[in-house]
Amino acid sequence: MTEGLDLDAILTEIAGDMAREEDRGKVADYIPGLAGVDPRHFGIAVVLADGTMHVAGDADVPFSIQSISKVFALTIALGKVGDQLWRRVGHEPSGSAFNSIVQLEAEHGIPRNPFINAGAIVVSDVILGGSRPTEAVGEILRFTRHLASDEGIRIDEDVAQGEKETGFRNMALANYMRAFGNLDHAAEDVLQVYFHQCALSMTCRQLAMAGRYLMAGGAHPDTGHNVVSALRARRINALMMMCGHYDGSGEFSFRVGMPGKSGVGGGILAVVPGVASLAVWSPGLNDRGNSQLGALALQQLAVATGWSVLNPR
Ligand SMILES: NC(=O)CC[C@H](N)C(=O)O
Repeated sequence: MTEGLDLDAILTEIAGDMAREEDRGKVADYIPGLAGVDPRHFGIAVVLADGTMHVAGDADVPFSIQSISKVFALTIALGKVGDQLWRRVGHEPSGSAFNSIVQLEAEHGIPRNPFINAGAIVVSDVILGGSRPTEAVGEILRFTRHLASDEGIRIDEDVAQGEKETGFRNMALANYMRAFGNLDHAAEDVLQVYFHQCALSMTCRQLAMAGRYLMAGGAHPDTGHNVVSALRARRINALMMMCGHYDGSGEFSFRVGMPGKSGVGGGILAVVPGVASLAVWSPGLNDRGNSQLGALALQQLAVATGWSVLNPR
């Protein structure tokens, strides 16, 4: 899948094309720490199964990974409670916005999947598991550093604080689920964990590195040990494919054909199992809260490389 490809040339061309795009979407402004990010940024990083890294554009500029952290948090929670998790959160696409509350009443406080906010808040509750919020945040940070083999990854406290001050909807989701008995801890404590995981600040290079276990059947390429089983990695990829872009998941699949997870910071993590782990960043979002140029760049990459889980190998 990679022989004969000049990936550096492909990525440079994509970065050049994206720099010329005028319709860049709109930077998320409902989180104070994100509103001021320059929409002209564009970065892309691709790490291959053999460990080689290819980058273009602002691949070394840190950005707020926001909901991409839901992939890593889900991985931790599955490690803690295994398939019991699926009693508290579903694995179906929602077809609604990432922060929607509408399904929760009809579905008795059980969120559709772990990648919408309600589902991720349940996942945070599982990770909290009786410890203090700061301990749970530390666990998520250490885990993410371990995945990327990079101790330089940080949490942006200003972004976390800004979300706390403006996160009324997330507070509503948490309290609503608590009323259904689907939250074990106080909403404030669970959201402290959730807001801090969303405030993880990473570069495209670090994010692509962190996604390697999903490319490698659950194994950590640097240690050879399994982060998760091959079956669990496949299921996380399935969830990314079906639910990773909220009500834009069908569109992303249609255009790109890779499991992918977006965040309102403008990042996307995408995986081609056995082939590559990819990260792209462009802060402007489309009307569903997904990176506008991020998806376009991945679409261009999928055409240039033939990479898609939906193509014959
Ligand atoms: N889609 C996202 O990235 C949303 C995450 C953001 N922290 C929120 O809760 O609203």
